[in-house]
Amino acid sequence: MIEVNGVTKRYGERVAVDDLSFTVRPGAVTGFLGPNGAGKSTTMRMILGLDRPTSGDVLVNGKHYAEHAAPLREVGALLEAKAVHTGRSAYHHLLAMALTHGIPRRRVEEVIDLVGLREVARKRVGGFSLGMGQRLGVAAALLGDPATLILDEPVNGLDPEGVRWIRNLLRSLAAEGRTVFVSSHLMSEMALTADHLIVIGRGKLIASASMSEFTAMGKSVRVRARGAGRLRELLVGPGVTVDAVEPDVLQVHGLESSEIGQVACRHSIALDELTPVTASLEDAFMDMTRDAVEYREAS
Ligand SMILES: Nc1ncnc2c1ncn2[C@@H]1O[C@H](COP(=O)(O)OP(=O)(O)OP(=O)(O)O)[C@@H](O)[C@H]1O
Repeated sequence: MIEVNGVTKRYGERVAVDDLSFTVRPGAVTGFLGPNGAGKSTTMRMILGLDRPTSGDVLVNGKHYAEHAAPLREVGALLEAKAVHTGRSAYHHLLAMALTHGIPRRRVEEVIDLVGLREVARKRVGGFSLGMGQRLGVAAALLGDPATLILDEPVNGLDPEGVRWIRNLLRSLAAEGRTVFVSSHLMSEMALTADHLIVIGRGKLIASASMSEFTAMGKSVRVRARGAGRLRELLVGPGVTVDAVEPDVLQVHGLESSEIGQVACRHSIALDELTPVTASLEDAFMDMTRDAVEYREAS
């Protein structure tokens, strides 16, 4: 469990994270989404105690990261993919980590098999491809058999086979009851991996919702009617928004097409069109973060 409570992080004048609060629960993959510069990496660094909040508080499994007696056994992390420039083999890299954290040698063997690096385990890490480097990073994150995993953009630069591998791994780790928190700026990837999504923009929380709630958010009904103005007044209510998108055309969020049809019928408003529309998650994400995008192409 990760609890972020009212966290703000300033770098000089720049507010990277702005009064952010959310909870990441065990037994699920939680996607952490936002456009470039939204504050995802900064938030993850604060969870891991690598950066200190200007104000607010971050707890992992009920404590600050640094208060855990054996943090590697509580939280495993894969931060931004960087080539590990080392003359050591993958095996010795992991063994050195294990020995300094009181983790038994056999766990090194286990994680090497788990991430599929057995064949190259004795090769120098310096010669690893990006994909092999990512697998090694995941092996290091899993070394302490942690209850919580934090991964910053784990699929960056991976080929389709690597992407699928990470996806299946994250899902199986969550199914074991672990807390899995993974950042991405790609909604399409998260749609296939995550159960819950936290979306931020310019350091602020935009949404925290289950994948099915997100899918529902993208649903609307397009209605064409000559009495559109009157119909609009009849439809608007709690949880229902109605936008006039063209003369005589409404976009209704929060009602099924059958409900709209019944209202129109009761008030003798003839409908020329009644079409359920499902926006892709990608569209829903773009809509939500439109105002939070730092750099946009001039259109
Ligand atoms: N050490 C730092 N000093 C000054 N500004 C920083 C520092 N680290 C991050 N920032 C700024 O804080 C904001 C948030 O950055 P962060 O890297 O956390 O975003 P992000 O969501 O991870 O972005 P990306 O998807 O591009 O990795 C950015 O505007 C960034 O320029």
